[in-house]
Amino acid sequence: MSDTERCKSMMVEFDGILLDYSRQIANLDTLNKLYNLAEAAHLKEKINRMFNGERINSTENRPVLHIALRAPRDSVINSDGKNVVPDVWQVLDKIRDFSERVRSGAWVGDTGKVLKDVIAIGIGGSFLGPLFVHTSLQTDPEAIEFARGRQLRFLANVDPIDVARNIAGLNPETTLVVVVSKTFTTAETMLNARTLREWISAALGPQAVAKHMVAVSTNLTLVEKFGIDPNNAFAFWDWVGGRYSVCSAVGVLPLSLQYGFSVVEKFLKGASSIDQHFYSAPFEKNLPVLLGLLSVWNVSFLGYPARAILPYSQALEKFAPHIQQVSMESNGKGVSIDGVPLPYETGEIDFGEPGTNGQHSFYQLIHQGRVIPCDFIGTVKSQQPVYLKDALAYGKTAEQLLKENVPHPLIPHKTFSGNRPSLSLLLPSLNAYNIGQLLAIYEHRIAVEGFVWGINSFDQWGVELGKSLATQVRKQLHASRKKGEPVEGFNFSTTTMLKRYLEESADDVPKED
Ligand SMILES: O=P(O)(O)OC[C@H]1O[C@](O)(CO)[C@@H](O)[C@@H]1O
Repeated sequence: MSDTERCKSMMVEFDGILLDYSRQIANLDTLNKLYNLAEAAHLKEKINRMFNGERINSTENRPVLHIALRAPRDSVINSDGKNVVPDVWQVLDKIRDFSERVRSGAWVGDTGKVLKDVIAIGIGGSFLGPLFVHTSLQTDPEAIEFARGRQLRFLANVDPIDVARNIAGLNPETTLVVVVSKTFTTAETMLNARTLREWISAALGPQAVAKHMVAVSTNLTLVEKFGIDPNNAFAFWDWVGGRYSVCSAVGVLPLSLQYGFSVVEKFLKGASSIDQHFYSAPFEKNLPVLLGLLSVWNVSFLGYPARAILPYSQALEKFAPHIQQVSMESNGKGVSIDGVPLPYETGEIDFGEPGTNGQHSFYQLIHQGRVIPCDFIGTVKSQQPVYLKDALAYGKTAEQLLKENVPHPLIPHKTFSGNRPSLSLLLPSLNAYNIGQLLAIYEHRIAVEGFVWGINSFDQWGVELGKSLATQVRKQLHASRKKGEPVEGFNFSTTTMLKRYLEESADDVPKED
């Protein structure tokens, strides 16, 4: 088969997006084998079970329905016999109404000033997705118009530096704080929420919290306990995983405050378009399925554990950090969905940077060091060339270098072995709709990988363990500082570190842990 024929047979287009996977180390025979693998793994049935609202997140006994967050108002998606779409739209309508009131100045701060700045507090899935979409929209011509005079900032890190950076230059009188936490128990988020509550109260009095703080959570009881009026809370549901929550109020509220609901609705529509495609397109034309199967091929069959995500658009600079969480928290698992240790490794090590910055950073390793399958993401309108894929695929031979009169000792250094897998996704432009498409393509690709590997991509017991260990450490630090209790119950290494930290920070104790 000629290269042209090969390329033609390995390109798929849907809704303006072109996928070229001809630079993978795979041919049509490989693809056929992967379709057989998908069949053996019951991929189609698993996708159907997800869309039918079955409790496929079995270890948490929950359905996985982030697709319902962007479903058209008149669609029906049942979970336990109940259509969840009206609930989704009830919250979306509430967001539309609230964000319009804030943006128009109908809802003002405690001193009567318009709330033009928003700080969204959250971490992990309650932060990375909204940050990615915000960063992508920030330079979109339509979104710029809607955001004029407004600022949206994100506070995630518990390091006080992040608080200092977030409040720098902002006036509490004109700032609205959105506390975003699915559980409303995450230590980092709650500490930052208390800090900003204090920032508002100290400047304007405790009564101002009602006008300057709102929340997004599944746990409305804890929201109220924190002191936020439940009327100013925006709900979502336990069938939305944290890392899949950007299309819920988690992302839609802060983004609507900044850009207006009409722009955010386009983002939801883009994601919904891919949902329909994922559900109904045959595998050989199905973008997320093809991408997922090729990932499984690269990881499990070719043994390449990493993947570089390389958008040729600065606007997508926060895409790789978001996908890192979605992918690695979903598929970094050691046992099958039935709890049996896996005889193979799952998950990819995702990393990335926008090209061309990445080219001047880690591309050397990709060209001549380790083999890292690359996703090149381009946009037609940005006119950024996606030229590197051919350098990776074809390489450069010693013969070519000799013809170019390259001195002998330099030939090994200048030789590129080639045959390094990459693929390209070309988007027509990067507006809100396209950003929604891109998000959903990757979300579903990751689900495909997990379905084929036979794991539960929708739980995260590893990070849950980390959270409970962190709580144990926090309690110990508190008890030692406030009551002088000895450090107990940790291994030698941790005990040594905690003791050293307590000794060295004795003069520098924050009032609240
Ligand atoms: O939204 P919450 O409940 O504050 O949790 C934040 C994040 O913490 C995790 O549970 C673990 O890091 C993520 O899955 C989640 O997105």
